[in-house]
Amino acid sequence: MTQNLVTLEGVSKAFTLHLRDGMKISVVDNVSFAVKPGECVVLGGPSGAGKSSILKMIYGNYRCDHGRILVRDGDEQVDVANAEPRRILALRGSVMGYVSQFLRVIPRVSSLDIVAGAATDSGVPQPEAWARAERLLTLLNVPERLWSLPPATFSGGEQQRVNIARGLAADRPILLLDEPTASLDAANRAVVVRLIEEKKRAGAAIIGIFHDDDVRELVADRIVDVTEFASSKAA
Ligand SMILES: Nc1ncnc2c1ncn2[C@@H]1O[C@H](COP(=O)(O)OP(=O)(O)OP(=O)(O)O)[C@@H](O)[C@H]1O
Repeated sequence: MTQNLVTLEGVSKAFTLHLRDGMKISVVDNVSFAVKPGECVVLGGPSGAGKSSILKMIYGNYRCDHGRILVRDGDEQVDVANAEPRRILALRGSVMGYVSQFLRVIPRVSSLDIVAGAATDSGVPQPEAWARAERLLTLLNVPERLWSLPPATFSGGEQQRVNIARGLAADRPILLLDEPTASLDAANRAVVVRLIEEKKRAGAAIIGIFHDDDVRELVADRIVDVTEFASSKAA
């Protein structure tokens, strides 16, 4: 039987608003689903349903109040909900990647170095990392004249494409994609679909949020409707 790479069991999350006398806003309750290698699960549901919050809990950015978030690291299953920060950082280094629609980078590093560096950081050897970075930037239509420049002055779409190249350059078995195609044109959305399919064929487990129906239909093996886990908004 194929082992799940990510398993959520009874995950619940509420935010405490300290500026509102500690008022609690419950976002999701009892979230349970699992993702196998080579599978892409898309989180669906309206704005505010809690899709991004679920991705952030899996990545360990948001604390989970109840339940377990099991992430496979080789033979071990790590419960992100209860893991030490150091263990979560180690998972991010080798097991889990997160791609959002926003590029946050160290200033003055060239776009090519940002993308190749993401590959070397995850253990891809140097010549292969640079070849990968060049391939991804070419596929994503980032003009070669920009590769030696830091992306700070790039257009929004160019920055987003450098960000996707960086997020896909490594070989992590789990990928969390938070609207990576937002505001991309149709041609570049099609490239991202192709790259996601490549990752699936390579055995990655992908959990994504996509607002474009066409992208969602093409990449999703399963859609998990987050409204199923809605709880009354005031906890
Ligand atoms: N850090 C936070 N502090 C307080 N409330 C938050 C925080 N992050 C998210 N929320 C609230 O949790 C709810 C779910 O937000 P989330 O971003 O997960 O939704 P979403 O389904 O991803 O929405 P969208 O499709 O608009 O991105 C929203 O009501 C939001 O206001």
